[in-house]
Amino acid sequence: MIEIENLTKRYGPLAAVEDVSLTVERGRIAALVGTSGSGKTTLLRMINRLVEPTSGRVRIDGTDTAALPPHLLRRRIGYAIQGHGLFPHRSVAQNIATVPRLLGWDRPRIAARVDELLDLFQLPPGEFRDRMPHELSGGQQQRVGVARALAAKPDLLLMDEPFGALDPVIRAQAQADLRRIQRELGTTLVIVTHDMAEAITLGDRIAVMERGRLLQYAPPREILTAPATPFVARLIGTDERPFHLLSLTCVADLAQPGEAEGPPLAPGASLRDALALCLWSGRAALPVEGGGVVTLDALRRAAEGLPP
Ligand SMILES: Nc1ncnc2c1ncn2[C@@H]1O[C@H](COP(=O)(O)OP(=O)(O)OP(=O)(O)O)[C@@H](O)[C@H]1O
Repeated sequence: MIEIENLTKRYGPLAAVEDVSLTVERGRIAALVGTSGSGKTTLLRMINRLVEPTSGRVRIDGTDTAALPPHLLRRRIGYAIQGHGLFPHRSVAQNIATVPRLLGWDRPRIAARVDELLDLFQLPPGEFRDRMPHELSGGQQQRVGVARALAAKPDLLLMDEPFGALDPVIRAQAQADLRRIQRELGTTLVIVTHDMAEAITLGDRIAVMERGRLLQYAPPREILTAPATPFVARLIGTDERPFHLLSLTCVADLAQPGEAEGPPLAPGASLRDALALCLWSGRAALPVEGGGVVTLDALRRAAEGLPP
């Protein structure tokens, strides 16, 4: 668990982050959003002390981070940034092994961990382990960057726009991979993103920042249906709101008894996918795998934020 209390960072007269308090429960994901320069990266970097706070406190699992030497703190916390930050003259395996080596793991344990992570990220170890970063595509580099951040099984992972450079298809895959891995390992994750859809898909809670201040910190549904300020509402983009709301729920949760024509939808498909299919196929109801249907009427209610 991360507890951030009254955290402030000043650069001369400018408060890059001002009096921010928030808690991220163990195993949860907090997504930091806000316009450029609102203080997201500064807030993130104060958690692992890449930036030293001017005042305030960060506690991780009850321990005040100010009491730990920064380099030891950082070995316990995974950190992945946009553009991956891989060491260009070290192989994929050496990159991933960076923190386990610093922690003094023995060779067989490191080798096993590297292969395990490559498998997890769908990069066959035999093919990728010995490649150099420049021999990878941008998306593969980014996956290695995230694998490296996870190598020592940190309880806490900080990510700054980790998927910023990916195309939409690979990005969606990377987000799904991250969510799966995060659930499997029970990692607590704080992620900075410019992409509201990404924040909504990944975040258990979203923190909205503006000019160093935290405007709202709430679950995605609440941010969408009850934005705390006009700025929060603008940032979500009111046009997109119904689609974001639909993306939060899966088909299984809206299915009702009945029958309909056509190939069935997977129960885990989002309501957004279901709406797209209804509109594209001109149908008013779609069958769901395992029984039941989703109707256009029910989708419309869900898009307005109403209960089924
Ligand atoms: N080392 C520094 N010295 C002076 N000012 C800084 C420093 N680092 C950040 N700032 C300022 O602090 C403010 C917040 O910066 P920060 O990088 O945290 O914003 P951000 O929300 O992450 O922005 P972006 O989305 O563009 O990455 C900005 O006005 C920035 O210019």
